[in-house]
Amino acid sequence: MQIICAQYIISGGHEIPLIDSAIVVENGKILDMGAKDDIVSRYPLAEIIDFGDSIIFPGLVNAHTHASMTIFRGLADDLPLMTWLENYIFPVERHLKPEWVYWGAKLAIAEMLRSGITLFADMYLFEEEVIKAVEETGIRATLGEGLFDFPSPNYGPLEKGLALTEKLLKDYAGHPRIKVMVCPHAAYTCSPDTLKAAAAIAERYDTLIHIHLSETKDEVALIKARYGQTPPFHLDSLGLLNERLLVAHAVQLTDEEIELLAKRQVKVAHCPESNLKLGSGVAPVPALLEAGVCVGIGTDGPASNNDLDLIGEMRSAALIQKGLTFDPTKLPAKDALNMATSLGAKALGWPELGRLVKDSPADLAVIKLSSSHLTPCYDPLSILVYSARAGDVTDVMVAGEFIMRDGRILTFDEEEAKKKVFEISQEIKTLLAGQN
Ligand SMILES: CSC[C@H]1O[C@@H](n2cnc3c(O)ncnc32)[C@H](O)[C@@H]1O
Ligand SMILES: [Zn+2]
Repeated sequence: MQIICAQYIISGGHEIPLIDSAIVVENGKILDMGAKDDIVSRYPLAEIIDFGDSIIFPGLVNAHTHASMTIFRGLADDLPLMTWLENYIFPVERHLKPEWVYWGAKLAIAEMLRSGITLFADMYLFEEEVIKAVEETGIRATLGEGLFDFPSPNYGPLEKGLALTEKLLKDYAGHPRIKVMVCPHAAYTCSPDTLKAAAAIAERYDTLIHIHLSETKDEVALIKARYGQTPPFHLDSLGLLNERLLVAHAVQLTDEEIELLAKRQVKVAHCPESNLKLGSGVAPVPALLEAGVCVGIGTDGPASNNDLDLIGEMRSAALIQKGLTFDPTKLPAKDALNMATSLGAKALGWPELGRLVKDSPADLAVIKLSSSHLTPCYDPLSILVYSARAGDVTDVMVAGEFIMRDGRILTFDEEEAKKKVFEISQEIKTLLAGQN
């Protein structure tokens, strides 16, 4: 049993941050919490870990990424989505190897832990390698093998991708830190039959479907030209729009489509920095939240962002809405943090996560307030969303186990992951040079 305390605790379950409070952790869960003095006297045998001048907050949730794309970080920048994907990313992904995906995921997990992320949603190829990395590192994930109509370097033809998805769903059913979802890439890379087959699997296994949706104006125009409907209505006509669906981006939406997503209880992963960098636009997040849609925050892949810093992503999410609307009250810090914690957790199928309250799993992170840019602290929530950076996170706990302690990752060798990804980047450079 451990008592964990700090000057401030942002629990997510209380209106205001708690001062001089403590959390009791036992068997991976929060057994109790309250005023520090009271807790210490009631649990005299517990080990006390006092973070002092720090903020404890719920582990952050990255609601959409392609973690292993760390290996392609900076490979192609300043391009629109379709050019980026079709001319640069899809061609190099044809050469993808399992070990690239494994080491890319390990490096990504190191980076995510360093910004306080304890749960992430992942869609990629060779996803069993991401699973291996998740198992070894102690983080949580909701993930699945990416599906599209063209052959994959992993499974080949689509039918094998669907079979692999079913295998993963069976193999990881009941896993304490991994949930598997069905991941058709997008309506422009998956035919109506593929989307229907994906939905049938998700229904059969009672799990989520994750897809890119209405990311750009070009996507909307393409789907309209092909199917006579915009992407949300196209998916609705195929029976995909329901509470199982987690859509990434949702940038180019009409008011009618926002109402439709709300009515069907679709979840959204908002990826502000990737949308800005690819020039896709700004998602109508305040309108989605007002309509009652569950919206989490995602980084998207590290090749389109180009980092996995969810603290920075919360700040970007809050700032762009203010700039866009000339209204500084839009998307306040509290809403950005809710999106990056409890709403994200719900969207990824873990409604018990994202808040530090009695009986919830002990998934938390800590930032130390000693740095100049975090001084003074009038409001810990303001510090976390508007002033902090990924590097300020000192400690991370998942399911009651410390994965990062005092700035050091405990469960794996971060230096080895960096070295391996550097070697992979040399291989990729040689490969690209040979194509020119
Ligand atoms: C089928 S595995 C995932 C697939 O998605 C590609 N991808 C990465 N970022 C984006 C994005 O912003 N929109 C659409 N697709 C994206 C990734 O390269 C993989 O091929
Ligand atoms: Zn994506």
